[in-house]
Amino acid sequence: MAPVFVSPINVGHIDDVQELRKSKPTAIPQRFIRDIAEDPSLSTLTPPSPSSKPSFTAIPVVDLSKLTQNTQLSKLATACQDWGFFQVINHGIDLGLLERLEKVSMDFFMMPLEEKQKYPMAPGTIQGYGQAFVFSEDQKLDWCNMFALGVEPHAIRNPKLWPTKPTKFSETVEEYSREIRGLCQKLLSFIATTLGLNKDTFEEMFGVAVQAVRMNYYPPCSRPDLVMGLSPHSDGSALTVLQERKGSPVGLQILKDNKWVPIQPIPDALVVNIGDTIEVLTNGRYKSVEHRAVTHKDKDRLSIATFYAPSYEIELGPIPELVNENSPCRYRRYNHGEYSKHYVTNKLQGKRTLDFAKIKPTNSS
Ligand SMILES: COC(=O)C(/C=C/C1=C(C)CCCC1(C)C)=C/O[C@H]1C=C(C)C(=O)O1
Ligand SMILES: O=C(O)CCC(=O)C(=O)O
Ligand SMILES: [Fe+2]
Repeated sequence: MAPVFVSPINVGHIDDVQELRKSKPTAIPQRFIRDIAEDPSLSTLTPPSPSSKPSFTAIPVVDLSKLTQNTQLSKLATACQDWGFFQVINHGIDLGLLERLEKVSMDFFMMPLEEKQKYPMAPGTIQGYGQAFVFSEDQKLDWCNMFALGVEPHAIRNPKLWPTKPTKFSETVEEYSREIRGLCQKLLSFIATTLGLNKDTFEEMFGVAVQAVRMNYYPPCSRPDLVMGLSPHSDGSALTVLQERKGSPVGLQILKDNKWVPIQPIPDALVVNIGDTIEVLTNGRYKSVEHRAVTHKDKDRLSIATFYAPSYEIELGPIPELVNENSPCRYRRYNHGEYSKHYVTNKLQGKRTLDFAKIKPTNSS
């Protein structure tokens, strides 16, 4: 008899949100409905403006073409220290390529379900098409379809998950990933400079960096106030680069001063955020910031996240130059492969995943 694959975990039935929307349900299924305390509509830092148009907070904008100038470098330092998020303009990546990636991604999500299910995300894994970070039957679901691929090094790829349709999908992802890798390397060298470190510090430490891409497709939802597009989390990466499809509604929110703040993307810019790995390496000077995505009543939204992280082989902890009397060591040393395993085997839960590395303060300190 052919072996039957039995998943070790039971995640229950996961509705595909695009199909759910097509079936025009009279009510949102319970598994998507969040606690009142998590109400996605409770979000703005600033009170609604008199015109009742939503007001957006502008995260810092960094001009990559001017990052050799001190004023831009100090802007980058402030962005990393006070926000954990910034938008990069003049990033040097061909806008035609960004547009082509948006097109193949949308074409992918618009294919019939049977075609997308040729690349399934197995329960408890995070590559392929489906919902990542679901580990139990009673876990709430996000109003999002995802397609994720490990890109570099090739050892993390699952070739069976690289789609043959839409044509050009895989080659466009390859071309895009090469460009984004270069951008991450440049940004990390400037970030090292803002910390008074040698510009090659991160590059030399990371070995062959791990890189993954995830496309997040959020269909419209008749009750955006009840559901979550993507649960609150910080990224486990060193840096994440987020591309938002042109014309998409605002969906990304970051937790700033304990309030959810919506982020308005600048056309053609890329949103960059500090991941848990940089938080640890900088001993908490540059922190990963909790963020989430909300949905829109009438409009769909596509975002494409690239996660850039050290090799699974490396051991890491706070960089000695960033530990001193005023900034005592806050994180232990660990192997990044172990952190990755911990990250991908736990549900998204704000910044809780980073407890893995935190040194608990003792009563006397
Ligand atoms: C919300 O964050 C993520 O989904 C995520 C996942 C990345 C990955 C894949 C989609 C495919 C396989 C590799 C990898 C785990 C990188 C974030 O990436 C971070 C999390 C860790 C840990 C990391 O190294 O990058
Ligand atoms: O869709 C978004 O804006 C957020 C995506 C994100 O945070 C992620 O993929 O990790
Ligand atoms: Fe994220």
